[in-house]
Amino acid sequence: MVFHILPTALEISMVCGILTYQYGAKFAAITAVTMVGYTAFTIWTTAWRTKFRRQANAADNKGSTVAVDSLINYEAVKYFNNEKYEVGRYDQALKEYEKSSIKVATSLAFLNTGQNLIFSSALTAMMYLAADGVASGNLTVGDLVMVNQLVFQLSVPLNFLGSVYRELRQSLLDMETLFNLQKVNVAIKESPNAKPLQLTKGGEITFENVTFGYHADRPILKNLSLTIPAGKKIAVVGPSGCGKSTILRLLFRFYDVQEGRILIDGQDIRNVTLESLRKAIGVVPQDTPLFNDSIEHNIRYGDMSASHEKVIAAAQRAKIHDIVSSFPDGYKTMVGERGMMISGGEKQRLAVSRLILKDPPLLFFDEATSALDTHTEQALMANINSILREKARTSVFVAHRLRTIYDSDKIIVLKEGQVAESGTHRELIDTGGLYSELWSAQETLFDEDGGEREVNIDIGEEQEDLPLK
Ligand SMILES: Nc1ncnc2c1ncn2[C@@H]1O[C@H](COP(=O)(O)OP(=O)(O)OP(=O)(O)O)[C@@H](O)[C@H]1O
Repeated sequence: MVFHILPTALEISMVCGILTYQYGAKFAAITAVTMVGYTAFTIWTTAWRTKFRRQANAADNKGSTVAVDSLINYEAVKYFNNEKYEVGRYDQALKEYEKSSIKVATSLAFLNTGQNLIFSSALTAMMYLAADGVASGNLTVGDLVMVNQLVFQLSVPLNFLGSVYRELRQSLLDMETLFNLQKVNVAIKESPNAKPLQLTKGGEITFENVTFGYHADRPILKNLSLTIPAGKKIAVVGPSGCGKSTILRLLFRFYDVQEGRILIDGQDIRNVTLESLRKAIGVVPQDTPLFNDSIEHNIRYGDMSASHEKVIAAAQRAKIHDIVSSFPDGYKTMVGERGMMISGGEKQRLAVSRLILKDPPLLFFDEATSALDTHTEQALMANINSILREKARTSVFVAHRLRTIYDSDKIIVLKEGQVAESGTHRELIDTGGLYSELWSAQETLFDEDGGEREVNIDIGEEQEDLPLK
């Protein structure tokens, strides 16, 4: 770019110099006025056009967002017969884009017309002066041709500089969103002295007087203190929205606590490297994020270096191998965008397979089996339990269905961002508190729905009777 601009600028100065030196003050004055007028008009009009380009970019982004949003949520659109509404929304966004695009095009035409007008006026004035000079005998016909050529010689580089300036401004504007992204403050920063996490005690997690809220005026966790012992199976239960998943997000350092601290084996998680922290924690989230790729790829995502055999072994432990094998394309089956081509239960089991493949020391299951039928859930839980016992992993289960966690070493009941009670299933039932109420409510429901009261839950090698109140 610089190699083009420099010779162009040189060319303009030379032409102006020749016109001034060769043909006197009047030609010099017209040249100066043309240069100043052309530059000022180009800068002013380009600045004025900026808002139209910005509007067009915003309208284009809105159109894409509306289109992607309604396509991703196509099921909701169909369930509620809202095709017309979505078409209207998209149409509105396109209309706005059309309106601003027309403004961009017309303002560009205005810029080009103005530039041509300035240039043509200069050409006319100079030709008039040259013709006058020829008529009065001061200039020759050769001079007239020379002036004509010199003025044209001025137009090409002027046009070039004008378009370079315009394109530059436009490109910077198009990249504005990108630049704005860079200005966004990243809340989670690794401390300069961060050290890799050392699991010296096997992964004991401690929340010490933790206060946290997504918004300052709405605290979710209030002075929360709890300990998750190493190598134990812990359950966190409580009413919806009380902050169970928030505990995981804080542990994973998606957010930092506002007060208090979180320790893993005595190390404040703000003082350990993010990579080592996130490597140590495995999560099966509430909504399984899947890539629009094959089942095998999605399972392998837990460990990109895993062999095909390891992927199959993980799928077998997550109780999904038989189903996948029955698919016509087996492990090569594409799951579709966000996994829309497989069932909710299959998605959850894929997430569990991933976790088994990652094999982290700390495991977090956030409603990991909520979409499964009771039998598959029991079989999967038995496998998960046997892995936990075999490897003495620290595990945290968030669950609403208490039957899936009643056998935990410790159950923590959260209410309004604080620990309402904690203990084993038996201790909590004996206390007769919130857990006991939740348990009774679910048992009553189960009785009414299924009429079944005693269920054997296979938690590994031995079968345990579900303790009832
Ligand atoms: N990113 C966020 N920004 C703002 N508020 C949020 C965000 N994520 C969650 N919340 C709010 O924080 C509260 C706790 O959310 P959290 O997901 O921890 O609840 P939960 O106990 O896991 O609920 P559930 O059992 O329904 O999954 C909820 O009221 C929720 O609306």
